[in-house]
Amino acid sequence: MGAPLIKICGIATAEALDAAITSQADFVGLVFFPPSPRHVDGHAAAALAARAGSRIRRVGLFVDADDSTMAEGIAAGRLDAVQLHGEETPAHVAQVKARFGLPVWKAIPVSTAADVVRAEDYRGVADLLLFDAKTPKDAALPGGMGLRFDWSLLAAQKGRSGWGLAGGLSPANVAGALHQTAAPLVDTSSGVETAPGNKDPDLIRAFCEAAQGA
Ligand SMILES: O=C(O)c1ccccc1N[C@@H]1O[C@H](COP(=O)(O)O)[C@@H](O)[C@H]1O
Repeated sequence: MGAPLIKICGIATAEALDAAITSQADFVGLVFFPPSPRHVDGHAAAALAARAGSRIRRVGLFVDADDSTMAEGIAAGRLDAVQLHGEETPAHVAQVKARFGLPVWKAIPVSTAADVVRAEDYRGVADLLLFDAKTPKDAALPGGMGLRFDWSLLAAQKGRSGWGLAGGLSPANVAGALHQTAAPLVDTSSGVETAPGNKDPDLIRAFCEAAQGA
C-alpha cells in the first residue's frame, strides 16, 4: 500500500488551512452548504483560496446544489474538484462534470452491503467514490457528523483505485482504517475538531502523521 491521499474537510480559517498545508495533506475541503457549521461564503472561500495558492488542492463540497451555487463556489474557491454529498443521481454527476470540467467526487452513504453495490452506478461517471457513513434520516447534515460505518463492507474495494474512505476518521483510528481497507484516500472533518466547525491545528497534524505513518 502506498501513502494514502489525505483530505481535511471543512476548512474555514487560515490557521486550519496552514496546518493542512504544513502537514502535507493533499486536499482541503471547502463546504458550500449553509446548514453546516463549516459553511464558507464566497468571500471567505476567496480569501482561503488566495492564501492557499497552489500549495494545496481545494475540493468544494456541495449538497444537491443548483448550477449557479456551484458556479459561484467554484469561482470563489478556485476549486480543483467538486464533491457531491447529496442525492445526486449518476446523470446529475455526469452533467456537473460536463458543465464545469472539473473532477467530480461522489459521496456514497453506506450502512449496508447493498449501499456499496449501488455505488457501482457511479463508477466511470464520478472520478472518485467517497464512501461515508449514512446519517440517520432526521440528521441535521448528510455528513460531517463523526459517524463510522462497518469498514469490512469495503473488502471488495481493496486494490482498486478511484475511491476514498470518510466517516468518523480521527487521529486515533485512521491507521487502523488504512490497514483494514487499504483506502487510497482518507477524508476527515469532525475528527480534527474540538467542537463542530472548530478545527484544531494539532489534531490536523496528528491525523496527517498517523495516516502518513500507517
Ligand atoms: O462537513 C460537513 O459539514 C458536511 C456537511 C454536509 C455533508 C458532508 C459534510 N462533510 C463530509 O462528511 C465526511 C465525514 O465527516 P466526518 O469526518 O465524519 O465528520 C467528511 O469527510 C466531509 O467530506
